[in-house]
Amino acid sequence: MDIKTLILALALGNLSLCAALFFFEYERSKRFGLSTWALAKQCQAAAWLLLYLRGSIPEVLSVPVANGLLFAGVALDAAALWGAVGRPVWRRFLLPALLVAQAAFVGAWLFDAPAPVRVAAGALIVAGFFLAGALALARRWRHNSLLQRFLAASMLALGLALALRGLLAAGLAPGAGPDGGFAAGLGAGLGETLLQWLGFGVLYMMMLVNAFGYLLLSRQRLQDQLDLLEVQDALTEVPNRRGFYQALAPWMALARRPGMPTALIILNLDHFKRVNDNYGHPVGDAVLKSMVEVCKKQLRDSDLMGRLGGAEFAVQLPRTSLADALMVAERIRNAVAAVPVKTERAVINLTASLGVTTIRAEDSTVSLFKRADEALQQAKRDGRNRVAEARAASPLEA
Ligand SMILES: Nc1nc2c(ncn2[C@@H]2O[C@H](COP(=O)(O)OP(=O)(O)OP(=O)(O)O)[C@@H](O)[C@H]2O)c(=O)[nH]1
Repeated sequence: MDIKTLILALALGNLSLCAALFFFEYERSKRFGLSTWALAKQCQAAAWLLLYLRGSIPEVLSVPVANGLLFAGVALDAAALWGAVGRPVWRRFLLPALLVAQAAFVGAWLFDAPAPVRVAAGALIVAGFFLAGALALARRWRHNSLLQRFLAASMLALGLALALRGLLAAGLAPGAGPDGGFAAGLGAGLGETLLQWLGFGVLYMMMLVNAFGYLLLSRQRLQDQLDLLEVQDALTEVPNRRGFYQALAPWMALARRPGMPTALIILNLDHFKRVNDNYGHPVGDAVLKSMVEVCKKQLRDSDLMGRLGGAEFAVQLPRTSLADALMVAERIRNAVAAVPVKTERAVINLTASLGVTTIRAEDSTVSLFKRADEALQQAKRDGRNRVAEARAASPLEA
C-alpha cells in the first residue's frame, strides 16, 4: 500500500464515521458533545480528501486549507473529549491554540518554508491537539475505568509517536545535517519514506483509537447513567426505593445484634396533590426538590434520605434511639412547615406528616416499612402536620 492509498483510507474512514454519526444523531438528542465530535470527523474527512487530491487541485486547497481543516478536526476531537469529561475548555484554550497553529502553518506556507519544516510543523500541531485530548481522558487517572485508562495511554503513546515523527522530519530540513542534533541525525538515518510511513501509520491508528474509543466511552457513560438511575431518583437525586432498601440492608442485619438501633422515618407531604393541581407539575417538581434540601439540612452526614415515590420519602438514622429519632422527625416537620418554597409562580407553604420507628431484630423490610407506614397514616388521621410513633413491639414479637 502506498502513502496515497493510506490517505484515501483515512478520508474514507472519516467519511464513514460521518455517515454513521449523521444517522445516529438524526434520531437521537445530542449527547456527550457528539456534535462537536461529528464536526471534528467532517473536518478530518474533508482534509484527507483534499490531501488525497493533491496535485489535481490548486495548492491552496491541498496544503493550507487541507491542513487547516485537519488541525481544526483534531482540535475539535480534543474539545469533544474535554466536554465528555465535564470540562469544556474549547473557547479558553483550544480555540486560541488552533488560531495560533493555523497562522503559523499558513505563514510557513506563504513564506515558502522547506517541505520538511512544514511537515514537522503539521505533525507537531496534530500531535499537540491529540495529546490535549489524551490529557482529558488521563485526568483523575485513579478514578477512571480501565477502558478510559487504556484509551488515554494509547492516545498519549500515539501522540508522542507523531510528535517524534515531526521532530525527525525537522531533522531532514536543509541545513540540519548530522551536526544538527539527535533528531537530525536519526531523521536523516531513517529516511523520508520510512518517516512518512511512521506518520501516516500513526495517523491511521489515531483515527481508529479515537473513533472506537469515543463511541465506547459514550456507551460506558450512558451505561453508568442507567446504572445510577436504577438506584437514584432522577428528580431529587436522592436514592430511590431500590437504592434506599440497598443502603438499609446492612442496618437490618445489624439489628439482630445488641447495640444502638437504626431508626426509620417515613415522611409524606400533606395535600401535595393540590400543589400539582393549582400550580402544575413543574412547580410540584420544584417543590419536591426543595423539600429534600430542607429535610437534608436537619440530618447528620451518616443519615440517609431516599424517595419512596410520589411525595413520600424515607430517612434512615443509624445508631439512633426511638426518642432521638422522634426529635429529628419533629425537627424536620418544623423545618418543612417553617420554610416556604419559593418557585417562579408562587410561594408555597407546605406541611408534612411523619411516622417513626426503629428496626427490630425480627423485622423484614416489609414489616419495618408496614409499621412505619401505619404510624404515618396515624399522623395523617390525627390531622396531618404531625409526627407519630409506631406501635410498640408486642410481647410475642419481642
Ligand atoms: N410534581 C410531581 N408530582 C408527583 C410526582 N410523583 C407523584 N406526584 C403526585 O403527588 C401526589 C401525591 O399525592 P398523595 O400523597 O397521594 O396525596 P396528597 O395530595 O399528598 O394528600 P395526603 O398524602 O393525603 O396528605 C399525586 O398527585 C401524584 O400525582 C412527581 O414526581 N412530581
